Amino acid sequence: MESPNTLFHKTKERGLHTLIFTLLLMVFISVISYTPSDISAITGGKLEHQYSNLFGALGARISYFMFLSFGLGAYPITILIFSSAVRRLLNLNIHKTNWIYFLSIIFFASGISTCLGCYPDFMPSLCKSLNISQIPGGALGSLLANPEHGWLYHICNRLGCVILSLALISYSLYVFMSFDWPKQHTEKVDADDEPSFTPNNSNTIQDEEKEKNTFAQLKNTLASWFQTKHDESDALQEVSSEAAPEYLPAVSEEISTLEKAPEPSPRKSSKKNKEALGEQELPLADTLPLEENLDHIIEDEKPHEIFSGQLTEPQQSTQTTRYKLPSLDLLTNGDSEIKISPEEVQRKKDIIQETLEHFKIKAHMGEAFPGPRITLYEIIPDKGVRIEKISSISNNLSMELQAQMGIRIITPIPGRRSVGVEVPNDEASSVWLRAMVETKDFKNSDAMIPIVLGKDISGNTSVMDLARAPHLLIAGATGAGKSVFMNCLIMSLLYRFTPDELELILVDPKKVEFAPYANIPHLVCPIITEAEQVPSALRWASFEMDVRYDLLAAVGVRNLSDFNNRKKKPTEPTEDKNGNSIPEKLPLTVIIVDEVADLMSNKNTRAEIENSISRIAAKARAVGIHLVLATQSPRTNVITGVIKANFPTRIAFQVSSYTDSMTILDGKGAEQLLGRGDMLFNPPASSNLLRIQSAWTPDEDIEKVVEFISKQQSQRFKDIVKTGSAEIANGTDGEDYASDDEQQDSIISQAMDIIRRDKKTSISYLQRKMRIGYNKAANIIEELEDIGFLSAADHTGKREILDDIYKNPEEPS
Ligand SMILES: Nc1ncnc2c1ncn2[C@@H]1O[C@H](COP(=O)(O)OP(=O)(O)OP(=O)(O)O)[C@@H](O)[C@H]1O
Repeated sequence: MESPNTLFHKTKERGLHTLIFTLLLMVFISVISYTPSDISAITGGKLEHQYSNLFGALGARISYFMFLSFGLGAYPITILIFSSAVRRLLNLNIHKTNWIYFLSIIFFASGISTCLGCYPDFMPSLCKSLNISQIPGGALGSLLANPEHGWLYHICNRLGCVILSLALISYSLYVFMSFDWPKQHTEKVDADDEPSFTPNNSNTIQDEEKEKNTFAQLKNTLASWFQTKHDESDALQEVSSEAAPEYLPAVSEEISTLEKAPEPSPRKSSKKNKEALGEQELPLADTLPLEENLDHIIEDEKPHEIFSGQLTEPQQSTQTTRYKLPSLDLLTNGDSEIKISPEEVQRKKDIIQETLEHFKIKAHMGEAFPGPRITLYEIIPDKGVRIEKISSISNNLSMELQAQMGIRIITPIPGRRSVGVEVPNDEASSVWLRAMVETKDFKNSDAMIPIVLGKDISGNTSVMDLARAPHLLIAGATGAGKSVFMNCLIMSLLYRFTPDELELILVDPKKVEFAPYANIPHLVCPIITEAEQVPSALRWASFEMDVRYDLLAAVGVRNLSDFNNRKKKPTEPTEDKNGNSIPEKLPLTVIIVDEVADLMSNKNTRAEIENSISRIAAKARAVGIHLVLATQSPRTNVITGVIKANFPTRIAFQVSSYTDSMTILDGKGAEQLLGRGDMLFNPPASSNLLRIQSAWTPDEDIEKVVEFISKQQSQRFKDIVKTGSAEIANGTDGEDYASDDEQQDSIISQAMDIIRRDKKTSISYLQRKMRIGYNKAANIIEELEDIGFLSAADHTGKREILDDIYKNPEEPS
């Protein structure tokens, strides 16, 4: 159901387009029905003239203006403008046109007129019959390129003029024909159907299809027009015995070049692959309208085998065709005004000033920066005053300001010659997620993975780039606001990325925090709630990381963004060194763990989880895998040195003690926070802590967004989670390479079977096929070398299968 506002915008836009179309139709008909005899009536001021133009006096004037300005160029210019108007009208998805579009019309007109202006004797009889003799390029062409007085002609001669004008014509035709409305040059106005901001990759294939159709229509229109024009000119040629107009073939050539443009290759069917890869496709609810189409679409996908038989690669699917990012209308539009009065600010300034005077600290009050819950008051100390004196009276300031918590002294405020005192406001205001997502800071953020944090101390929107973080550690006491923040983090992702662009793994030992997201199609696997399932999920992430590195290496790029933005060269291999086919794009993967302490307290899983986390954290940034860990127990046995070293970006909510603050932030401050979303953010590569009030969105909003998203696409889980308990119980999980001889033998023979069958000898291939850790796979390969089944690695790292010795017993000798 469209909102009245959207309906109004749509109606307005369509009305405007119809008006433009009508005007252009009038120009078109006026030019086509141009009659030279009408000119004398116009120029001679005859009142009683029977106009031959189909639009009478108005049409005669319009066409006169067009021929006067552009000469013979009036025909192609009018046709081009008109056909683009038809195209716009046919394209019911209304987009705003921008200046590039209009600029290209000007370029086209200038190009045609300049080209014709170089040849004042071009088709004299036609020009004469049109009453524009001597100026085939019209006033514009004459001004620019007339051999006697054209200024461009004087600069670069006829050849220069012709080359320049052909360049202008080609460029403008290119813009017209391949104009990619939603992607580059326009902004969608249909806020109800589309999100009100356009994310990088959110242009859907549906749009592309539509554009292609419209493109074809325009192309046909233009082609048939040129054909007609060509016939007309042939006829004229016969009548006037003049040479054929030179510009027409040139433009026709443009058209035929465009016609010959290669069609995108059809996608291969993936049904077989899907079965082979053991994907689980969960049924959609009966009510879903898109189900049938989606099934059809899924068949058209091209899969890539990125992770063993059980796992699939991210979909390059036409599923995106149907996928729409959620609209902002789904979020509550709450009041985010900062509620602090000038009187309150002045009163608090006075209290701070009096306290300073009482302690004989020479300083005066500067500006105040009001935030949603805290206001920063600036104290400017006199020369020679030790600023530590100000921090030493923080308790007195708290007392005088009657603030139980929340006073924090910043000595000095970075970049200013002053000390800051953060004081809670009498009345707190909420920071609604919608208000944040609507801001330019988020909409226009050039961050690769923008995450809404909230409002900072000055009331500005704070957005972080998870890609730069590249991993995030969150800590805070119970009830301090971690879950609310993580909801905003997940919502930021859902508002920005389609399921093809983003994979999510959610770990929720408490079983309730992430439950609302259980149906989103971005999930790689069902929400993980058992600690025992986490090692295998992390192991998958670790494999995925290695596989992605190989894929990146195969195409010679250094990170995920380069990989996804690469221009495919004809020489690009189709497979990486392990035989994995190279996909067009790879998705981002974000792993969010709600309570890491629960995982670390499980002695069976702790070691592997810590190893995997540190491995992923250390290496996964470049391949687009990001970790977000949260804990309500910021103790050193949970946030270990290894984890801390790999998580430079941290967020602290209120904690219960100074020690906890030290553990999470390596500094004090978090124990002074107010709770309920009051946080300190430690940005990557910075020691300045930023105080931010976290954004907030009610559960109903999350439900609405999840419902909207999950109705569009079914979940397609990968088999990454093993219960793992059996494996763990007998001590064979992770890198704990087996001690048991029997088991060892069976693993070795399994590995030999795989190698024999697939003729692949790399560690990562074995790792993927056997779903084991890297070290374990490396150990097996070494053992196979020791027993003479494999040769030693050559200089490229390849090994031979020395199968003579180890013949497969089933194979005939
Ligand atoms: N940004 C915020 N704005 C307004 N209120 C908030 C905000 N963050 C948290 N709150 C309030 O604090 C309550 C507790 O927040 P939340 O559930 O996020 O805490 P938590 O740190 O996850 O606690 P636990 O670790 O026990 O799950 C929320 O129900 C909400 O009322």
